Amino acid sequence: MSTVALVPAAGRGERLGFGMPKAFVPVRGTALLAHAVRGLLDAGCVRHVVVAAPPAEVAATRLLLEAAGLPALVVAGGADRTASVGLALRHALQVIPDTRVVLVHDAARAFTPASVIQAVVTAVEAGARAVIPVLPMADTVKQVDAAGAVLATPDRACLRVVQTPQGFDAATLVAAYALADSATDDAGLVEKLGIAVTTVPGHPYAMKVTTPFDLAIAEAVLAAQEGQ
Ligand SMILES: Nc1ccn([C@@H]2O[C@H](COP(=O)(O)OP(=O)(O)OP(=O)(O)O)[C@@H](O)[C@H]2O)c(=O)n1
Ligand SMILES: C[C@](O)(CO)[C@H](O)COP(=O)(O)O
Repeated sequence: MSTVALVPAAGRGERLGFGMPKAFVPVRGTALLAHAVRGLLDAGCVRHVVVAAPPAEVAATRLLLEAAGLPALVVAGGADRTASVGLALRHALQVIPDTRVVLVHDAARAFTPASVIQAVVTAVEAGARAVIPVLPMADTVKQVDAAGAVLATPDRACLRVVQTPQGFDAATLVAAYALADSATDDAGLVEKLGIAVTTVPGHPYAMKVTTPFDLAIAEAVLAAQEGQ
């Protein structure tokens, strides 16, 4: 039985503004995607990686991963994150039929510690159908209307910031994607099936690189991980 990680990496990175897909943007000389795939493989609990690449960059993505010595399958991604994950999932099930646990991990969360990846896999192997890493909210959060007027202040003790990798038993993720619906994370689709989603502690280093500010933080995170 295999644990397979799907890596949606087909985004354009518009908010980062590098003029290239975000997955190719270097951090200390290595593309974000390569950092993300290496992190998954080095965690020791992921057997196969399937990357959803920008459709025009499939060959370039294969070359990038080969040059970095990272074994991964590469498929063309879709118009949004959900479509990219769906395409990678379909390919994984075709070529790795004994897939038992599926992780879905943003290329943009390239510095997620191995301990988080391992905790997610362990929880799914222990019987959870859907597992997500989360952090508590540091800020107060307001619900607002379209004009920005405050409607409510949710109790932040009940709120969590959600990271990846999110882990699923394969049948659960397949059922969620059969809904042909959309959500901002994969667990959101599982929730629509009424299936319980459980949480494990996330980590600040699993931050998503979205903006130039995040990229500066990522450089510091990698320097810390490399001990320099
Ligand atoms: N069509 C898409 C859009 C996003 N993603 C991936 O989903 C993850 C989270 O998306 P996000 O951080 O929003 O990336 P982008 O879509 O590239 O960002 P932007 O909205 O700034 O263009 C990223 O690893 C991104 O490559 C994807 O695989 N396919
Ligand atoms: C999946 C995710 O990273 C969890 O926080 C997030 O929802 C992705 O959102 P984005 O709009 O694709 O950046």
